[in-house]
Amino acid sequence: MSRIEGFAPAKINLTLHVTGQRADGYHLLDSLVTFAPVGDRLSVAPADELSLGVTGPEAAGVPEDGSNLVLRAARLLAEKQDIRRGARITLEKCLPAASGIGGGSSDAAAALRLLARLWGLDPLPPPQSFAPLGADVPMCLAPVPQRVGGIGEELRPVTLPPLPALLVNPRIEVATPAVFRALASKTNPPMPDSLPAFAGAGECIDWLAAQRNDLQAPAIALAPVIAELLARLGALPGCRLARMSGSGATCFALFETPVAAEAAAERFRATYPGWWIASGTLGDQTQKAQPASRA
Ligand SMILES: C[C@@](CO)(OP(=O)(O)O)[C@H](O)COP(=O)(O)OP(=O)(O)OC[C@H]1O[C@@H](n2ccc(N)nc2=O)[C@H](O)[C@@H]1O
Ligand SMILES: Nc1ncnc2c1ncn2[C@@H]1O[C@H](COP(=O)(O)OP(=O)(O)O)[C@@H](O)[C@H]1O
Repeated sequence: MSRIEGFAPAKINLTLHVTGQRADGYHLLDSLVTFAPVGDRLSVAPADELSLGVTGPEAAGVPEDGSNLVLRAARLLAEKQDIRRGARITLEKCLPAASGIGGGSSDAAAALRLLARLWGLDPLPPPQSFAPLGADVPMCLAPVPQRVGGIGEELRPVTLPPLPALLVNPRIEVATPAVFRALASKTNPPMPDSLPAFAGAGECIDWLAAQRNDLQAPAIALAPVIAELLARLGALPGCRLARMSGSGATCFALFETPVAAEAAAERFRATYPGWWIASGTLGDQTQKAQPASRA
């Protein structure tokens, strides 16, 4: 086997209810998560040692050493499965780092899918066993719409209609621990027990609009530009909901059609050339994330 390529889609928290806090400080979440068709690209090739090279338009500032989540994931997998081989890993960063769309966690998950193929490990250990890499890693292992509980380890797949979206990062970094610390109430209501069966994007967006991202207000307190961005997204023609993902600062706008989402992206690109802007339909990215062998 020469080289295997894979894709690490952006994770989007459509909702993020913070429902409590554990004794160790971690927060309990009730979050509806989905994935975007935009993301990072990885490849793995056989080698005696583990190594990582980082390239791509968003590579600046992303660690290339052992602190990169890709290498941490590879080491943890090798240790768990008693693997004595290495891998030459490349990571092409297209997602902005530290921006609430789980780039590092999705990279780690993609590396695990690729290394499982390279090292002949099928199946992978359960998602929860990769929680030591970060609360977001288990939910990224299968890039499907899911309702996430606990601190990120309770995963329940859900059915959502495809959701056309615009994603925008205004090029400011907000640190996840600081946002959680700035959250005034740690005990907030969860989402309703069960999700309705949505007839289409419009119905789903109406329901989402009645839910929350509890980290949005504390993130805005730390970085007021997020409120401005949300107001501008909300004013776009056809925008049905504008909300922040994760601990920010990336925000998403939802539309009923891909044409409306793409038109909004073009308008934003012309107005904010320095910002990170992407559009696409949110949903199951399993097929796109499937590892593929290359000669
Ligand atoms: C907020 C979320 C929502 O999906 O996404 P991002 O904004 O990172 O994308 C995640 O819970 C982030 O997951 P991740 O970034 O992997 O978190 P970790 O590395 O485990 O933790 C970083 C820090 O966030 C806080 N943290 C994280 C998760 C959680 N359930 N409670 C917390 O309090 C803790 O302060 C922790 O020290
Ligand atoms: N593969 C990676 N890609 C991006 N950041 C990484 C990676 N590995 C480690 N990091 C570190 O993890 C931090 C969080 O990055 P990321 O997962 O993109 O953010 P978020 O948790 O907000 O979605 C960054 O500040 C970066 O230093």
